[in-house]
Amino acid sequence: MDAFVIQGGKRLTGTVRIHGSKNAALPLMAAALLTDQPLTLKDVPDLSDIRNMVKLLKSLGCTIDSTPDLGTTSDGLGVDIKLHATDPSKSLAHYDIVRTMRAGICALGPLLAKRGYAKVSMPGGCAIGDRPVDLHIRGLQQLGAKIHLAEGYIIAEGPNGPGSKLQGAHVFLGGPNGSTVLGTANVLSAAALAEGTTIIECAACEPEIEDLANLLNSMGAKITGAGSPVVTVEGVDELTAATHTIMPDRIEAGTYVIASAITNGDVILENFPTRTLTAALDRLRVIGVDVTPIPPHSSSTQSLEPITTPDSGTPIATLEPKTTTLPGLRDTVRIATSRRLEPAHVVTQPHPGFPTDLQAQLMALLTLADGNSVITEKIFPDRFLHVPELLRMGASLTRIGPSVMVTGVRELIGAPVMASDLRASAGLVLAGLAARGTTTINRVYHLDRGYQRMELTLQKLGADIQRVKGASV
Ligand SMILES: CC(=O)N[C@H]1[C@@H](OP(=O)(O)OP(=O)(O)OC[C@H]2O[C@@H](n3ccc(=O)[nH]c3=O)[C@H](O)[C@@H]2O)O[C@H](CO)[C@@H](O)[C@@H]1O
Ligand SMILES: C=C(OP(=O)(O)O)C(=O)O
Repeated sequence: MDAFVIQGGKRLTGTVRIHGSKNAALPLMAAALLTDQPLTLKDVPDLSDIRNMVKLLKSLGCTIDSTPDLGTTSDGLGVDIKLHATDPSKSLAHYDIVRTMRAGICALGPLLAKRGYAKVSMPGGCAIGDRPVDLHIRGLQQLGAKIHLAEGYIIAEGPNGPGSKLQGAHVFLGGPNGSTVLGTANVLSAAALAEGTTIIECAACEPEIEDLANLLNSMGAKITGAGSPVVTVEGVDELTAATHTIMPDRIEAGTYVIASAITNGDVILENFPTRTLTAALDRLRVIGVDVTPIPPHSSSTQSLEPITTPDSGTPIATLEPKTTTLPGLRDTVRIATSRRLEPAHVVTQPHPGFPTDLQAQLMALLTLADGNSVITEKIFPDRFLHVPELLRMGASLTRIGPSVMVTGVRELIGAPVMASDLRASAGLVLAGLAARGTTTINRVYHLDRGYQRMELTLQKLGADIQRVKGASV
């Protein structure tokens, strides 16, 4: 297993392009099962989860070509993948593949809708607390599917036996913690080929759902309202070929904003999905981190001098020139950070609230704020495996149920730590970038699930970070 070794204390500067989104790409790839025509996805990130989804789709009868080959990219650009479901006889999504990632369950809706039968292993994914699939199952049952569980598999067939068509219906996807993102993806994909109209209430509003609906519509589906809690789907008889560019990864984008902020850096991010990050950018602004759009006509490498206070010459947060460019999905932005980080109260919530997938990274930043912060996790109340590791680095954290009180410290100190899940690992990398001395992060395979060659990106920005191959250090 690889490890990262970081010598902290380097200020990050330079430009990085945000990759295509992992959490959008995975369900969009599974949509290839909905048609017997080819689907081309552009700017897919080159990640281990994507390689596992390729394996899964091949085992389900798809031929897959990628340019360049998956596993051969460095950082910056993704791959274009052509997926073609040519053998509809295979409907078993095996435990060996699905256990490696949560999004393996995205095969369920498309297989059931197109082939009328699916046997899909209960999924794996990050160990971030309970992750039931009851809402996926109830949602598909409301479309008439007959579903039972056996030996760790979800076995589903159409209302009138294997091969029969799902029926449009009123589907409610609300659970104890709000809606479900991948459950919405499953029901939406299945409803696209159902007979009649489906109305999904309490649908997840995450931007990745909008990206999926956009793809399905370009394949011939009739979906309106995606991105809101009520989505209407008029079923169609078939879906056809399409080409689609994956939206930028809002979580990777937020992580690199915090990487710049925690090192008091000066970083420009391209392909930045501003409008998907409103809540995160709001909290960051409170903390003292401004994300300023660079107008399209200016060069991304131009020098924007910070305004200085007249008396001391000390840089303050605001940068000139101000722009009126409307924030969009593929902006270029510059990160400016005050020297003093303010504390903040943060509650993770379904979109458009603050994303749980940025909670660990924000906690790393708040360990260095000037005062007490409180972070409350409302999606996965046990998603705090980074807390004991940050404590090893000198952070001051007190967990009380689903909340953590973060008392800012003057500095973090490098230490050997253990990555336990994807975003916890990202939080530890950020802490290591700011810490005094050496931080060794073991088990970075978690990071490779969600960040394309993170160490190369950070090296390019001036970080001292090395991947040590083969064994934990
Ligand atoms: C591959 C992918 O896109 N993963 C994301 C997706 O995961 P995923 O789609 O698995 O997460 P969900 O949106 O389903 O989970 C949200 C909440 O609903 C609960 N729940 C979920 C399903 C269900 O059947 N029953 C139920 O009670 C979960 O325990 C959790 O408390 O959304 C999460 C929440 O934004 C993110 O952290 C993950 O990064
Ligand atoms: C939790 C995540 O992924 P998954 O749902 O695949 O475990 C994540 O992307 O932060």
